[in-house]
Amino acid sequence: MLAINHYIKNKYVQFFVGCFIVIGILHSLFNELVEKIPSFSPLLFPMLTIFLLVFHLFIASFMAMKYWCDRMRLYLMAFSFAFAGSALLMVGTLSSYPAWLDLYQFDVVNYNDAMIYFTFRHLLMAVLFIVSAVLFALRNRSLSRTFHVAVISGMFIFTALILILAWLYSSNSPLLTLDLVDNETRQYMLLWKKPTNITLIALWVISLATLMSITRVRNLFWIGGNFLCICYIATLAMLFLGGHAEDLSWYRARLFEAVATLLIIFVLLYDVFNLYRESHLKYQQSYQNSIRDPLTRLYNRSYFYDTLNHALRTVKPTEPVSVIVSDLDRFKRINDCYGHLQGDKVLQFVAQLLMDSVRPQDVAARIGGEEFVLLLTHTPPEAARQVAERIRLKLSSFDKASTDGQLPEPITISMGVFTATSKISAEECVGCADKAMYEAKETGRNRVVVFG
Ligand SMILES: Nc1nc2c(ncn2[C@@H]2O[C@H](COP(=O)(O)OP(=O)(O)OP(=O)(O)O)[C@@H](O)[C@H]2O)c(=O)[nH]1
Repeated sequence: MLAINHYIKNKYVQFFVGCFIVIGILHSLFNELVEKIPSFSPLLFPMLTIFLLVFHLFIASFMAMKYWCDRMRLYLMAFSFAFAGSALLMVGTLSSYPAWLDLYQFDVVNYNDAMIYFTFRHLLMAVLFIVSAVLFALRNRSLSRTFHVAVISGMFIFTALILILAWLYSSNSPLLTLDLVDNETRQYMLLWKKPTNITLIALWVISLATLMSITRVRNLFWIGGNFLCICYIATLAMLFLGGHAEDLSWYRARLFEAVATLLIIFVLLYDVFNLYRESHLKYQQSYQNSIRDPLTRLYNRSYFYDTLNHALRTVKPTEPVSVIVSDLDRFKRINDCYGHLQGDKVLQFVAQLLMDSVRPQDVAARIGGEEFVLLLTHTPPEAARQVAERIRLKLSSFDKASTDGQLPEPITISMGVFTATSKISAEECVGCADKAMYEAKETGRNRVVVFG
């Protein structure tokens, strides 16, 4: 328990030190930039807002899709609403900057409206971040469908309410008013400077504390979420200290938010990469399982016949295809004397020997109980006979001691070789090699017979 607490404490310390360093670097980079470019283009702020808007929409859709996959991780929907709501409120922010649309209205900016949308955006996101942390704590409980629907509906209503309120308070509606910035002097009003700003900072601190205590910065995803909280706290603190609505702090705020958002996007892309890798791996595994024999891991009968059929399509005298059918001699005796498990070990040993004795482009398969087959492309009869002979001799050279008991006694194999040089069916091809193998059995076993 103590060790776990120590580990978590260490993680928290590492996280805060990391954030401090990253924010410090961004801060100095921004200062460098300000020195080089003393006044920013009036288009820059709305452009950065558009970037953020698109990023937030992307995150919102991704989280919703991820939730939709298994409909288990309800906390993803809280993030989805937070980012979707944020993106929509940024549309409001953009409408306060007609400069980016209208070539002749560079100076027309409704700072108060921009501030209203900004305030409601932070309110919405901080609250939904807290909700997501709480839902994350419930992730292992079996929550009913009704609960999911109720929570999602609740979050939808909350998001819609914030959007409507922001719109009503903005200059778009005469119904409600909220004075946060004086549009003439561009000075923050007392309401923003003190209660609103402090409330938002406090909300983000609660959000960060909840997120950290519940998720314990366990992975990159939550590191991204917590880092975003810290960026927002730093942003609001800077705005608290800054004086003018068009102060450089706003550009710094956008930079912080853009970096934190990019981190979350990177986490999501990494997630997709991992998912792709895992599913590819699983596909590979299940594909291999479908073409291989479970006991020996050699190819199975159907894969062998498919490959042979394919190889026989292009067979000609200059490109012959050889098939070697092999059958262990008196294998029944091994099973009877040493048991089936030992018999299986013998089969695995022989399979490995066959696999090691052919080229990578050849196919070694198990097509029956103790019957194996090799498919050798571009191999004339003599070369195939030599391969079979080499395997036969190698197998007969092993005994119990040299195989660490995998062979309980020396074992031999009978092999039949057939080489196709013109069009022939796969069944006929194996039939001919089989006949040669039976001839080897009948003439004393432990030998190689070439068909014909
Ligand atoms: N341990 C084990 N034995 C198997 C497996 N599949 C088939 N067998 C056994 O393999 C033996 C095959 O025996 P037979 O076909 O009669 O031939 P044999 O004893 O090898 O004799 P010859 O082929 O005439 O030399 C049978 O006893 C089967 O039970 C398996 O997956 N594992």
